[in-house]
Amino acid sequence: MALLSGQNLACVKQDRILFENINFSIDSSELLYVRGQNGAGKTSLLRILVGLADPAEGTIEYKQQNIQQANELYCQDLVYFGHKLGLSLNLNAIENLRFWCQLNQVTTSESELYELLANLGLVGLEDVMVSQLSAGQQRRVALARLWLKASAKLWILDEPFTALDVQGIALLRNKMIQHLSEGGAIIITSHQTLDVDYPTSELVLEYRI
Ligand SMILES: Nc1ncnc2c1ncn2[C@@H]1O[C@H](COP(=O)(O)OP(=O)(O)OP(=O)(O)O)[C@@H](O)[C@H]1O
Repeated sequence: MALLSGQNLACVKQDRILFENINFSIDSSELLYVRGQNGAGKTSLLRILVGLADPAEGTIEYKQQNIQQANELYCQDLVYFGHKLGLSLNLNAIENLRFWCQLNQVTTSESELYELLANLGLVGLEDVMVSQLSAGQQRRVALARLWLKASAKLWILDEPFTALDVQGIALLRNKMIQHLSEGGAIIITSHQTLDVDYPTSELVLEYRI
């Protein structure tokens, strides 16, 4: 049984058909790499897949149920990492993660949050307002959600490597492989080569005028 599938998906922006007749399916332990040049519609597709936008045509099913109907289960099982990091700039890293855990019913202790931030290379920055962190540090804070929501079966990641340094990229790649080997699924876009030692399916969006 597919975890997530899309049938006959189409997206139109400003009278331009970005894509149409897109079909895909992803199961547990599978990695789907959405590729395409700037403006091809990768972000638009991912936003449709997580329910932030409606497709012009087509349906998306999570565990064979339309994502609107499966909404509660789908939200429980999903982590979406988009262009916007979803961090409050006036809160520090710990406060942001605590707030996110509360919203997502993730139980964690204060010491676990400190330990996680240490593993993400953010020792000493836990109490600094996010607005004062570098771009890569901010992204590391946002990526902590992948470590926190252990129950998430599906990750949808839009350009997650952006602004990360070599160590940050390695951390994320290793975490992705761990997630896949534990039965998780990942849909990802990236302009960098994925370079993860794991079988990968591709969905290529052609840029259309
Ligand atoms: N809210 C919007 N209103 C109108 N047009 C939009 C909107 N969002 C995106 N577009 C257009 O849709 C097209 C695809 O954008 P999208 O962000 O999905 O591309 P992408 O493949 O993710 O690009 P990139 O690789 O640059 O991130 C672009 O031409 C963009 O101008």
